[in-house]
Amino acid sequence: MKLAILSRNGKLYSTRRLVEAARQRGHSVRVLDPLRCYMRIGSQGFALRYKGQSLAGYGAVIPRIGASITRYGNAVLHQFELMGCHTPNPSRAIAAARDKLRCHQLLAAQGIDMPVTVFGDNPDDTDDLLALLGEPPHVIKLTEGSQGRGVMLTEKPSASRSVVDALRGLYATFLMQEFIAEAGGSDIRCLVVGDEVVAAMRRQAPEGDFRANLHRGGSAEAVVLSAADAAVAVRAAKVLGLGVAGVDLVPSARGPLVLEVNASPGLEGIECSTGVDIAGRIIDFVTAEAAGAGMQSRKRVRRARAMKTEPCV
Ligand SMILES: Nc1ncnc2c1ncn2[C@@H]1O[C@H](COP(=O)(O)OP(=O)(O)OP(=O)(O)O)[C@@H](O)[C@H]1O
Ligand SMILES: [Mg+2]
Ligand SMILES: [Mg+2]
Repeated sequence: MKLAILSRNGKLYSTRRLVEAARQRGHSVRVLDPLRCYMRIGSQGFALRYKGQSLAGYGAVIPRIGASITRYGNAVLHQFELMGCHTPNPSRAIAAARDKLRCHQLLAAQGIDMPVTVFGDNPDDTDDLLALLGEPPHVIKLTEGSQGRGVMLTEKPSASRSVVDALRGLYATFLMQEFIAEAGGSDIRCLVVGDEVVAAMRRQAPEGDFRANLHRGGSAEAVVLSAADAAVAVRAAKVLGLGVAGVDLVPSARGPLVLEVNASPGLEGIECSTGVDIAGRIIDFVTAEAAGAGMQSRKRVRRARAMKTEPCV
């Protein structure tokens, strides 16, 4: 199958591993920088081009779109989708996952448990908002942060208030959460591919921090998930519509809580700590889904033809 990986840098570990796994399995694969993809859109048809050439004939596209280019990268991915190309993570799902607020709303609506979360815009409402949240410590997060950046812990109401004031002054969008102290600075990253958690690692924050992210100096070890934890992770990915996702769980007194669902989870830390060929699992999943899309894919081709575009399949 002819595969495309949307990634800004072919040298990144996750991109390299996906290319390697695809080639090992006999697929042809090309890394496309989403910022070099450009489009002509019109009601009579589409054109999607890359460095002067038409992009066509791809059986599936695997998005690895960084947080800094979510909007443009998603527009490119959407174009592939409109042209009938299969993707495990559709642009709509990526947009929902990138926005922690929207992600929490969607998960909560399906009864998936998470830390109590509040958000509000007007400074006049801050006291009531903090009352809704309950006693500190509080975790305050930028809605579009990643790698633990923009995740803060406040121990007193006055600290929460001043962080909120500062963020409002910067026109940042954020949310506030109850701090799950029982987690003890650890979380569990579950790598979901389709209906399965293919690998999981427990991450532990370094001394003096509460954030377990490896980018913040956390350490990781492979962990065997309980069936209940695995089911929560798979459900969370499904609620968002992601075929491939990194779901962060924190253990709590009331059971596993979903912290967030990542649409482009890094593979390096989790492949190295678990030894699982996650890239291979992703390629197998994506190509099987793309090939097995059968009727659906034929329908997409017909629709694409009706719109005078070059179908990707
Ligand atoms: N409510 C909370 N209670 C306790 N710890 C938390 C809470 N929220 C976040 N943390 C800790 O902070 C870390 C970073 O938070 P979160 O996963 O929401 O941010 P992120 O920047 O999107 O991270 P990622 O790199 O995984 O995308 C978590 O892995 C967890 O260790
Ligand atoms: Mg995240
Ligand atoms: Mg996280």
